[in-house]
Amino acid sequence: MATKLRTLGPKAAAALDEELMSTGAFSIDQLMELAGLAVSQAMYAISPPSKTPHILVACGPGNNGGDGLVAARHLFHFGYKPTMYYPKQSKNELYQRLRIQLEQLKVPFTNDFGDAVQKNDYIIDAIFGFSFSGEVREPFPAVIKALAENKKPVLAVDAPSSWNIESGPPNDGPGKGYQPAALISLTAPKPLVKWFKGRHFVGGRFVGKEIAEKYGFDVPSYQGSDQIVEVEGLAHEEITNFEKSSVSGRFLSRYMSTLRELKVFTNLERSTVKLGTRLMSRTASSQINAVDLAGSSLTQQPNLPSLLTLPDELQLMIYKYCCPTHGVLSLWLASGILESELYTFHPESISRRLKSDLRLLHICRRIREISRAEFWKTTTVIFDIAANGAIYDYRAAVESVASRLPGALPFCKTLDLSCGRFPICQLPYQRIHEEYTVLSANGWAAVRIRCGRSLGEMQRLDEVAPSPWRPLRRPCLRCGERKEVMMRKLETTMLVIRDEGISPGRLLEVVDAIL
Ligand SMILES: NC(=O)C1=CN([C@@H]2O[C@H](COP(=O)(O)OP(=O)(O)OC[C@H]3O[C@@H](n4cnc5c(N)ncnc54)[C@H](O)[C@@H]3O)[C@@H](O)[C@H]2O)[C@@H](O)CC1
Ligand SMILES: [K+]
Repeated sequence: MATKLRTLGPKAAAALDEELMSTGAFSIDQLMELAGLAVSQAMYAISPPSKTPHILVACGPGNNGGDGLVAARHLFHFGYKPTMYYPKQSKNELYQRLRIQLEQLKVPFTNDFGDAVQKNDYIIDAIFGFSFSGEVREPFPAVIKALAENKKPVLAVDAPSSWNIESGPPNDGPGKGYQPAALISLTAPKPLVKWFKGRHFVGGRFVGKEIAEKYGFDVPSYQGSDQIVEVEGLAHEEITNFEKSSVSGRFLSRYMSTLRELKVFTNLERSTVKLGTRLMSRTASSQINAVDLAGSSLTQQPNLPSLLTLPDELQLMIYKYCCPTHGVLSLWLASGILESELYTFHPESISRRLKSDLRLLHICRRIREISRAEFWKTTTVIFDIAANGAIYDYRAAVESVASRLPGALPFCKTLDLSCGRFPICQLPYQRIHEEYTVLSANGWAAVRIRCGRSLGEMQRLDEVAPSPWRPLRRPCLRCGERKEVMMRKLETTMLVIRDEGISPGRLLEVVDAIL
């Protein structure tokens, strides 16, 4: 679904619930059953039990928690093994019955949230919904903090718990930085979805158009017998449109003539970021934590790299473009080539085990259109550029690292390095192909050097140990003074799926087929 759905504020949402239960003649049990069923269907759509059997369902004291209790029962019958965390149990008879239903199915309840996070594959956040307000009170701060900081993917019910329903993610407190992989909005999205970056579903296939009109929200078009529909994230048709429009001559001439490239670019960038986020939420259980999508032109001109990592990894959330000029941008639009890489990237973790999924590799190879899917060894040179605001030409440092790497492809003579949207140093690329990709983030710059041969399956690096930080003294391009910049090196294994001509839509299909 490409259209943006209207949202429903907390007061309107509460009033709607009231109306459904009075004029609408629904009982709370019914509404909760429908909500919980929708949550369980969203979970299934994201990751079936064959992939992520163990689901931790965290339930809060209110109806949001009730949705979690219902969802767990459905998940059990779908073949998952749910575990419940329900620290503040309500005396209300409805919740008691929902709990007894789970106990009769021998669904375990735990008090140790941290331990349960470790033991489960996916977490459902049914702690607070649209009635949450103010600061998070006990016993939930530690739980919210664990949700924000843990490495397991989370599906949030109606709202990421601790987010303000109107104004989104908190600036501080335990929920700071909390960005779940997926969200299911019940009945209608709440205003906070504006800040949400993951896969987004809506559930609530029981409200008529009339009531939706009265409350000013949209009923999305549900398919088949589904209780849920995926919205806003890049749905397939949207990607296909994006792909079509980015290659069509008519599109090009239209935008060329009106010089609206920058706006178009922003849209493409947003789409790419959404695609990346979605890819990550689908690959979460295979421990691939980064996606790098790069469009390059037919003539190997500078491209549009976009690297995303899961928010728990250094908060590296990057979308960078190194082609701010009209000409280069148009070239990219004309080409429609997309390189895509899924890989593991753990810059800060020492000796962390990486399990790049071999199965992923094998399946990729079986898919005819993918001509190359292989492991590559990469070395990333990371600069801490936040420290003194200096602007450097990093080439020499990167070249010296590259010259000592066995099998590194001939290092090209020029590189582009930028921090976020701000160019640090910009030099023309000679070739974009193979040798390196430049990545950047707030306060960090990373130059990735890919080695010249792909690794055999058994040679993949399972341990990642970044070198210690080392100071470099380099003249600042801005003031000419020699200033210190910290540098370190990191070797990783990268799973590269690459094919000239693979479109974002096709890529998603491939990922679907794999997972
Ligand atoms: N329209 C729908 O589709 C339906 C939605 N339902 C669910 O009901 C939710 C709303 O339920 P409720 O109104 O019961 O409220 P919530 O479940 O959103 O949360 C309220 C509970 O959290 C506590 N709380 C609020 N702020 C807190 C804070 N800062 N620290 C600690 N505790 C806090 C409150 O004391 C209360 O117990 C929705 O978000 C949705 O998940 C369904 O169950 C019913 C139908
Ligand atoms: K929630």
